Amino acid sequence: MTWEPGRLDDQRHLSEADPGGMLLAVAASAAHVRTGYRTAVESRVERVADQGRPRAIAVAGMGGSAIAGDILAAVAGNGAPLPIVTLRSYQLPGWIGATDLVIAVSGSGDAEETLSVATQAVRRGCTLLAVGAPGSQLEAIATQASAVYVPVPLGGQSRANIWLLTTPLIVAAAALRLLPADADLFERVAKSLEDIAHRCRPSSESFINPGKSLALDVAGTVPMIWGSSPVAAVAAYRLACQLNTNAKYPAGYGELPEAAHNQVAVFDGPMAERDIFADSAGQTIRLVMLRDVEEHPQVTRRREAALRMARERDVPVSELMAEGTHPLERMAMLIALGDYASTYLALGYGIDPTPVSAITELKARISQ
Ligand SMILES: O=P(O)(O)OC[C@H]1O[C@@H](O)[C@@H](O)[C@@H](O)[C@@H]1O
Repeated sequence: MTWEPGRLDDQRHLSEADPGGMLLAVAASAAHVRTGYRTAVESRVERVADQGRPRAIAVAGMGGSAIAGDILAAVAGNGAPLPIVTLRSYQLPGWIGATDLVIAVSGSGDAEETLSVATQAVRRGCTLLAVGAPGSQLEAIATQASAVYVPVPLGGQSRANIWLLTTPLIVAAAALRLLPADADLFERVAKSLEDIAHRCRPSSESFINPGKSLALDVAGTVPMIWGSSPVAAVAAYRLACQLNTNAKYPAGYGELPEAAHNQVAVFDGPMAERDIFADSAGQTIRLVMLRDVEEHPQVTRRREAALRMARERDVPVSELMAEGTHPLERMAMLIALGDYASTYLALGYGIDPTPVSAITELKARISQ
């Protein structure tokens, strides 16, 4: 697998190397927000508020489905009057009971960890909301329990349908009055996703295409992706996961202020050392900073100081700034840029972004 930057502006290569249509799936994000909103309203998601507000919300899911829980928590924000946690495991924690809302999210509707947690939630008498493919095992569990089910029409893998899976959770949170979110907001988010899809379209060349530019920055480095707010940190984690799954590429992720207490030390380590005698620059880390308008003032100072320190040490830096008034708009924008960058990185290496054969192999090994 060799990195060939010219591939990013070769239209034939971009379509031939992407038979699963990952670029098309990313471009469909705006449509996914609109469909996700419509499906949530048609499924009468607001019924989760019938019993009043729960004591806590736990979102169960794995991989490209679980990130919906992280997005919900970050968008609801620090002022949320109840805890919102994401569960990525087989077991429902002991503290969750009948006064809590469990939201099970599974694109396929068949992830065994998520089914296990949903079943335990029903047994414990929790309110259950489930989101996933129509006709799935998850739908059967929800229907049996008379729980609200949102059947989202997924094309392809969960990670390529993030907004179909996430939008119903935001609609539910708005019904619980945890955040302001109405049809206008979802339309604004969809419009901003359309704008990014236009700027990052395959025919837009690398020097003006922010998705291709970030792929060019990351290629050949191990990116350390930091977010400077809870919203930006979720986008940073998503980018790391998308680099893993789309480009089969390693990535580290961190959130300020925490990253300033550990990962910053890497600036002085062997992976950051410039060796002028080596064939390549001899430097393999890159700091990718995802910025948000809503930063704690001390985090702003830490971010600025960390960026200065990186530059003083010749550690390459990429910065992306979120735009938008509502945190959902800023989240969507950062995620879309990262989705494009990870897909273009795959295509620049000549890797098909869609299949994840190592994940499939691991699942097959444990099913024997
Ligand atoms: O998203 P569901 O279908 O619940 O599956 C959970 C996760 O399983 C993993 O092995 C991957 O395939 C992820 O992309 C997926 O999101």
